[in-house]
Amino acid sequence: MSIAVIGAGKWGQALQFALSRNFTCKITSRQQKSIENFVNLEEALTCQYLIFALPAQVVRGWLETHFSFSGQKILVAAKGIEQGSGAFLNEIFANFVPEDHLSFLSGPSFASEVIQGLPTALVINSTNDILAKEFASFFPSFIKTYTSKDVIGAEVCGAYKNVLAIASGICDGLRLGNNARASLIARGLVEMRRFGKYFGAQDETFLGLSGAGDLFLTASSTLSRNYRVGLFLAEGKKLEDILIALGEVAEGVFTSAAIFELSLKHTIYTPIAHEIALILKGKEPRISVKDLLAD
Ligand SMILES: NC(=O)c1ccc[n+]([C@@H]2O[C@H](COP(=O)([O-])OP(=O)(O)OC[C@H]3O[C@@H](n4cnc5c(N)ncnc54)[C@H](O)[C@@H]3O)[C@@H](O)[C@H]2O)c1
Ligand SMILES: O=P(O)(O)OC[C@H](O)CO
Repeated sequence: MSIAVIGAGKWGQALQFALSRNFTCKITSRQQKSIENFVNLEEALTCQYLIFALPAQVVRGWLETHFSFSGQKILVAAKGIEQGSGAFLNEIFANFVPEDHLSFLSGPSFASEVIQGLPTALVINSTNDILAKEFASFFPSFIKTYTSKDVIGAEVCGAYKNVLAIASGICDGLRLGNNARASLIARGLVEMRRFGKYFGAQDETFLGLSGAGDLFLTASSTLSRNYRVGLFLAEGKKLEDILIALGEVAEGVFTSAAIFELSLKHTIYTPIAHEIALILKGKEPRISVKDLLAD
């Protein structure tokens, strides 16, 4: 069995750490890094199993430039919707990989905790149940794995919760209180369910690890990059400066624009994501709060 992680950022390295408990797990990235079992891209691409831990916004370009399908089984670990096209990752990957070779990872998973071997529970989502079970079996005992066929549900949850985490960071940054944050998260869950149902997601996904699990985690911790973006926006910092200081990807910034466009196109009521998209374009957060309360 050969397995490789594509992308050696925070999440790629944490996944390689976890999968190395039971197997030799290779890793590659565009810059050479001194990590055990780091290999060049050509070698990584010969592996039977590939895990993609690249930011959602670069996935299409990366696949076009580097990837040619030769039977590899894929687990996509990114969480986001492509800005501009509004494409979900499963739609992008479908241009390059047959559906029965594709699976998607979801659930509460701060890389900084996974890389310490702290426990969590994750979901492998695939229309191919055998593939999902195969990937699920690779994870070490400190990660409990479940499988699901609700690919679009898991994708919407993983992407949408990043936008809601920005909202939650803004709420806390403005010191609106615990009641406000709980209200925001609860209404956010309703909103992301409404959005997901439009695209065919199953109800139970929103109440499980991929939905409520990952949302509660990300929207209530400074370990979340997206939540921290919200905190800094509330302090009046410029988005450009926040992202430079962060130095890592905050997918919610791009996903909020994608949700904004998709919601307008399909007439889906998404007030929180709508306000976050406007705040990221310069709207004053306190005015957004007033508008949300009045809506
Ligand atoms: N960090 C986490 O806790 C975590 C957990 C679950 C899911 N994710 C998701 O995983 C994805 C990656 O996140 P991360 O935390 O590893 O981000 P990161 O910012 O730590 O790392 C991103 C990596 O992608 C590489 N990269 C960027 N543009 C590239 C390009 N054009 N070609 C090749 N490589 C490129 C960077 O060099 C970097 O190594 C995101 O979608 C994120 O939402 C992250
Ligand atoms: O740090 P964030 O906000 O990108 O969140 C990381 C993970 O998605 C949490 O499950």
